[in-house]
Amino acid sequence: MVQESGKRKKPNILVTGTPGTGKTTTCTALAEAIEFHHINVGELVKEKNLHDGWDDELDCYVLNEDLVCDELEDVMEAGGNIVDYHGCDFFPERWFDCVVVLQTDNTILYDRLSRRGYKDSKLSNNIECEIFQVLLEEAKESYQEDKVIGLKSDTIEDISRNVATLTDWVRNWPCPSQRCGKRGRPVEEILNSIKSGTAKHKEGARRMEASESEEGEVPQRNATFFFYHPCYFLEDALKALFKCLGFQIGTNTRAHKRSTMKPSNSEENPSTPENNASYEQKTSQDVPSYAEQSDDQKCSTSQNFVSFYLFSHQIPLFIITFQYIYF
Ligand SMILES: Nc1ncnc2c1ncn2[C@@H]1O[C@H](COP(=O)(O)OP(=O)(O)OP(=O)(O)O)[C@@H](O)[C@H]1O
Repeated sequence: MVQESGKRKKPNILVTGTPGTGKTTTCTALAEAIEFHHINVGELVKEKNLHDGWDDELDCYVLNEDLVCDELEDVMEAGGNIVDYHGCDFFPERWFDCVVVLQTDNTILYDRLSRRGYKDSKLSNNIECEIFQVLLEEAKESYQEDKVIGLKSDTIEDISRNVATLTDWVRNWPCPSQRCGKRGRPVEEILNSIKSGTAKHKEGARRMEASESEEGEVPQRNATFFFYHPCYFLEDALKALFKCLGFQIGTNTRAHKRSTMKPSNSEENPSTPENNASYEQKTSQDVPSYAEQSDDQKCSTSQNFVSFYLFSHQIPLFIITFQYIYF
């Protein structure tokens, strides 16, 4: 991680990742450990109406990126903030000294999101987003790579380790006159207080409680298949075959994302997993058909390598991977 001391006396940290990877829980503990300001962008958007209304299809607010950036500009300049959001490409790069991407095992994430009662399309969009590491890639594209760090967030121990790592980083951040993060409470103590509901930051406690009280209520998992292939024609053939067999089919957004220009308009921006569905719908119309592609496009493994997944309610979870590479 790069340690950058500009005018700010304290660094700013961005914690991003697919919904459910533990951003809020981690940020709550970290904010308490180093006495930084935790900014949950999702909550801020609701509180201050920094959105363009509710999207029924995506089941979320349509965030207004300009309003969010205007709202945060002064606070970010001061430093000492931990920003928590499931997207990262619309914030000014200069705001952050460290960008953390939390990552969770797909099965664990599936269970966490199912407990939240996410509807099928929202659930599959988010799982897909995690499988294809959309947020990690977005972070690497949007920030200097050595500022970006991916951290595993499967267990409470992972949170504890991540908070300790980040606390150490903040304390060693070279600020002009003093050490940056004040020495707060030990991480384990903070996590215990989050679990027991006595934490200063109630949001983390609420989420942890919700997760534990609903244990055992995980619905039957869908069957999920992933096919890795280099060409669109193979994708189409496999889709047709599995559609005949009664599977619901989703398409990998990352392949589409790479094959089209990234929209600058916030409404069309796919940076949030919730936006992926509409983005996918729009971009799938823009992607050239197989016949319209150049030879390079037809068999470009980087463009089409990961292609689609299937969901079905009838069978337990399977992940089947076919890897097919042209040399
Ligand atoms: N590493 C972890 N170990 C165990 N449970 C976790 C972990 N991370 C998160 N959880 C639990 O998973 C649920 C989701 O966590 P949390 O709300 O922090 O995720 P999030 O990434 O902030 O989600 P969102 O983006 O939707 O706000 C919570 O109930 C939380 O207690």
